Amino acid sequence: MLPPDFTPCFSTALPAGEPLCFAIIGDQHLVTPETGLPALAALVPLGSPEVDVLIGHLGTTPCRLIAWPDGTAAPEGLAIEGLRALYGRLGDDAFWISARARQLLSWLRDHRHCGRCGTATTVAEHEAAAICPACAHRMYPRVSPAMMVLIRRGRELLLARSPHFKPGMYSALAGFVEPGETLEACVHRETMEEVGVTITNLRWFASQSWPFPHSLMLAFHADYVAGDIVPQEGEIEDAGWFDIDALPELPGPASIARRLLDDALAELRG
Ligand SMILES: NC(=O)C1=CN([C@@H]2O[C@H](COP(=O)(O)OP(=O)(O)OC[C@H]3O[C@@H](n4cnc5c(N)ncnc54)[C@H](O)[C@@H]3O)[C@@H](O)[C@H]2O)C=CC1
Ligand SMILES: [Mg+2]
Ligand SMILES: [Zn+2]
Repeated sequence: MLPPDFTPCFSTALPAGEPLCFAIIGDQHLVTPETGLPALAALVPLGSPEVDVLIGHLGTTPCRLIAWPDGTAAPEGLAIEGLRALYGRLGDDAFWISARARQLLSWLRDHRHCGRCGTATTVAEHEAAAICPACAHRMYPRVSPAMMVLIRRGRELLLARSPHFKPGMYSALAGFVEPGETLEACVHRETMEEVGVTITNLRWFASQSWPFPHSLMLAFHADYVAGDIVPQEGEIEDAGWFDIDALPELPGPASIARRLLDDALAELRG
């Protein structure tokens, strides 16, 4: 998560002084060979950026999102890396601020024109809002709530794999909240849709921002009630009950899925 001493903001007015640079080409992050953040001077060879905005302060140090379009050549001395691959290597603070940078960048790129009238938008000076100069429509960053639920039955956990997971990996169930729906109703609905079982005793665990591209994961524990597992065609490639001592490959430590699983395992193993 974002560090406790990070204060988010959004401004096109750039402060003087050396910032922390969250530099992105296309959707790849620019880092030093030692996997650190690049200095502002190291970005000069890239020329004028597509986006350069203040996205917060870490303590009193300004944090800037600076981006160039896909295909721009990385300057000598810097490497380009996918965000997922940087987890555990960039340091937690820089990783989660990079995730914020990435999410804001996708939003800016996806709101270059007004969704109501098609006019090219401008960006507000002091808040994250794309504004239509013709009809005054304001477009804020999108955050999509998505539930996650880890269902248990005695010593067993219900784990599933979506077709886009890497081979062999299983996780808890997840799904997006529908307009008009409560979070609790979403947990029950998605569970029924994806595996066909009923559950009870939802217990709140924790939330996590997930910037691929703009999910807010809201995670629960739950207990199994009834039904045989029927994987939803197209969405769930395989699902099953796994004894806590015979688990398949699980998601990596960056994900709330893993934290949720570890929490259940700690409890069940006493
Ligand atoms: N941080 C973590 O530990 C984990 C995060 N996730 C994330 O959870 C999210 C939801 O999980 P899924 O099982 O993929 O969702 P899902 O079960 O609702 O189904 C995915 C489908 O929902 C539709 N969809 C895509 N974006 C949407 C949106 N913003 N609102 C409504 N529907 C949308 C698409 O048709 C997509 O194929 C994904 O973004 C995924 O990356 C999933 C597992 C672990
Ligand atoms: Mg799902
Ligand atoms: Zn408009």
